Amino acid sequence: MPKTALLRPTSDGVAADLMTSLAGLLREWLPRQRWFAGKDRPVTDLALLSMKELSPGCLHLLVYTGHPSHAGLCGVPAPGGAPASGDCYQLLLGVREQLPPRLGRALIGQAHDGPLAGLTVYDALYDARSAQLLLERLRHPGTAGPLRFEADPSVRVPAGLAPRLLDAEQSNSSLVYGDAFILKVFRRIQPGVNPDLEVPGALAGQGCGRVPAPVAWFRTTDPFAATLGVLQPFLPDASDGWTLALGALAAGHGFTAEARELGQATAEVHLALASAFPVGPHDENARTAAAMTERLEAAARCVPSLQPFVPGLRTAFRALLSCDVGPPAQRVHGDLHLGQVLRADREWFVIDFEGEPSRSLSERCGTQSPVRDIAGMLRSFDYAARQRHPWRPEWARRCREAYCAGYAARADWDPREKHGLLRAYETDRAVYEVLYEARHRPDWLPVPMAAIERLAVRGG
Ligand SMILES: Nc1ncnc2c1ncn2[C@@H]1O[C@H](COP(=O)(O)OP(=O)(O)O)[C@@H](O)[C@H]1O
Ligand SMILES: O=P(O)(O)O[C@H]1O[C@H](CO)[C@@H](O[C@H]2O[C@H](CO)[C@@H](O)[C@H](O)[C@H]2O)[C@H](O)[C@H]1O
Repeated sequence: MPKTALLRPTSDGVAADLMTSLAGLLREWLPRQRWFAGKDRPVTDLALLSMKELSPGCLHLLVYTGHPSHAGLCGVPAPGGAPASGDCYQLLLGVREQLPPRLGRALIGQAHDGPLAGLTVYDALYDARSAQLLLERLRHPGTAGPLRFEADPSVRVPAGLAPRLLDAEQSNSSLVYGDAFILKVFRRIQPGVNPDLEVPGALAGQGCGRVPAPVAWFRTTDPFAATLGVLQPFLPDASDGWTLALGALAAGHGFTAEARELGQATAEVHLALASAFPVGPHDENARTAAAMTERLEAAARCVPSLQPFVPGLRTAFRALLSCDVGPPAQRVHGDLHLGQVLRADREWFVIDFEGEPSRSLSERCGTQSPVRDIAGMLRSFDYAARQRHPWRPEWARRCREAYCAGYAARADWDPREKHGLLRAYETDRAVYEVLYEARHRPDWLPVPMAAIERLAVRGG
């Protein structure tokens, strides 16, 4: 019997045993993963939340990571009833006697203790065998321990599609199958239905063609109900907006026609979202300003270079108090930027409805002002323009104008007439970006910091 077949979690003892093999390896490996949210704090606590052996040597795990004295980013309860202070991650681990060279990049390490002692542990999403196994499970809906594989019965997914793991800088991990489908495997797991399954499904129900619709998905029931992955059609000839914008900048071209169409596409998605989900009342500006100020102060505690700008930014938020109310709150994308839009056949498509990864699921699934998305995209034109030296403020200004004009042409309001609201939301987004870059890509920090300086000192 292969050694890995002994790993069934028949008791807490087996689970504890498995962590004897894995804890040291994961403590080293997790913080090096782009999708790991707790990079700025040491992992002090690691526990197994659930485990299912999908096939010999291929383990599906949910692990708990705890950090010292911090409230958890998503409030996953610590095992054993300790106060919430950590996160839950989904891992697909492979275990082999020896790792073939083609899987070198997937290496997590060699276990020295516990039931896996002497075996090599690796990220099984790199392994075509495990990736094919996942697709087969999705093609034949059913149950595997706490895992539930489900599918839209009207879509046929052929067998034998060759998998490849996307190399993109991502918050999750994605497998592309035969350039026909893409499976997003969520990494940080929160209780509830992931909006990246819920929203595209609901938009497809509205006949909105701007968003690839889910064709299959999998979820868990243990230790809580949560979505784990979503399969969608893959747009093989698509380029993302970020790549296209940088291409235009490098060639000295404008991007206004594309930006205008992107504004129209955004408005169409907002209209479809407003039909598919309940629309809230207008957000009260005073509450919005208070929430934004709170986020600013929290970010400045983590990123000291923000501190000198706090008084100026507070003023931007206070200005909201004298603004007219904005459009009604509704479900929005929540993290809209040029990397979240794909262009294929001269049309824009919108992907990744998860929202800003560091917000709680309940916040991301609530209603918010659509101005949040518009501000996200306006910031993205600025990010792109800052990739050139000398930077190209005029290029960004023209894109921003065209984007808002396109939005206004489809929606029943014009973002350009909501200057104070836009400025506050752009500032809030730039504060988020400072925190995001400080945690994930410190080299990029000057990009949002330049906007912070402009918004705080020169007033937008
Ligand atoms: N339906 C799709 N068709 C083609 N490419 C896609 C599709 N969905 C995602 N991608 C590619 O995968 C990348 C990551 O997808 P995304 O949903 O943004 O993942 P994450 O949440 O991990 O950042 C995108 O930037 C895009 O290049
Ligand atoms: O796409 P994700 O859901 O992973 O979003 C996160 O990462 C983005 C970077 O990959 C980050 O976006 C920031 O950088 C982009 C350029 O790489 C730029 O286009 C965006 O405007 C800027 O916000 C995003 O904030 C983060 O949530």
